[in-house]
Amino acid sequence: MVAERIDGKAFAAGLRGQVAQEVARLKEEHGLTPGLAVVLVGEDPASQVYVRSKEKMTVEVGMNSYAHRLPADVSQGELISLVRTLNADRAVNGILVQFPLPKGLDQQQVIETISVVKDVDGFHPQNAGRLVAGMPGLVPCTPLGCMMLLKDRLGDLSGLNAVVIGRSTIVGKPMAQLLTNASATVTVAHSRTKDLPEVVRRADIVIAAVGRPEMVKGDWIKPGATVIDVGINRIDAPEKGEGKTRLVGDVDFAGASQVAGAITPVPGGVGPMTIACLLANTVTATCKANGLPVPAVLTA
Ligand SMILES: Nc1nc(=O)c2c([nH]1)NC[C@@H]1CN(c3ccc(C(=O)N[C@@H](CCC(=O)O)C(=O)O)cc3)C=[N+]21
Repeated sequence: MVAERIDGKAFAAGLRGQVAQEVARLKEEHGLTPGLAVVLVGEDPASQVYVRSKEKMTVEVGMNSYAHRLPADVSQGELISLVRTLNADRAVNGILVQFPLPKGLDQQQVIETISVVKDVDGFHPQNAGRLVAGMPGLVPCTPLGCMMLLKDRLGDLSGLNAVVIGRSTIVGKPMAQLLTNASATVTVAHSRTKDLPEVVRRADIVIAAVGRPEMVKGDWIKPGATVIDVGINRIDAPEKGEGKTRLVGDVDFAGASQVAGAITPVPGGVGPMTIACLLANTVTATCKANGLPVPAVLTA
């Protein structure tokens, strides 16, 4: 059996199209233009690429993009003060501070300073708590994107066995929560899990979010399972020439493709969904801020 390749890039393009429609409708019917502020501290080259891509897509769907660049040696106080200014700015509906922050800056304090209703990353503890409590809130972009791909392929997830490998606050934990809320039977595995291959073999749904290149092997996968690879790891690729690199996920794609029913590639899988969901969350935040219903296509 050769797995179906889940085209996250195409799905994300479709979602951005729906976001663009909602943005146009907000403009026409309510005179609102959603605004997303993106804050980049320092000059990490990978972060610069991601942030530019976010800003470009923000404008493409018809929203306002507010770019803020701060030097790596900015003080915690200045960064917090920028976040407070954005919290108070009525044109700004969503705030994203790109992580990781340069050494010496306190990421957690930044997260807690962002207004809960503008927290389009869904990282604020109050949004995390809302997800657990089953209350409406902003859901972290990567798990939201994974959920959309799963529901598109599988429909109802109730009763399915899901394994989430990784327990981070930005992916693993919210992912497990979303799956639980969708009535899947969820196991959260991590670096201390005993006999991980056996645990993964029971899963109809595998979410790999550990950050270890190609760690999940083909013979761990239950035949026909749906595999969502969240990992984005840059590894050396001497076969492409000296000093060249390539992106791989946390799953051995070639091996898993022989067994799984469907699998997301890296690149072109979850990554593009993360950015599309950031835009979707910005529309969600705009609707909520104005007492308007949140369009169902933007949620999971
Ligand atoms: N506050 C904050 N929010 C984030 O959501 C956030 C962040 N900080 N810091 C960094 C990570 C990483 N991240 C990615 C988004 C899209 C791709 C993506 O589109 N990747 C492409 C390939 C990109 C390439 O070729 O390098 C793909 O997988 O197809 C990757 C990574 C968001 N992050």
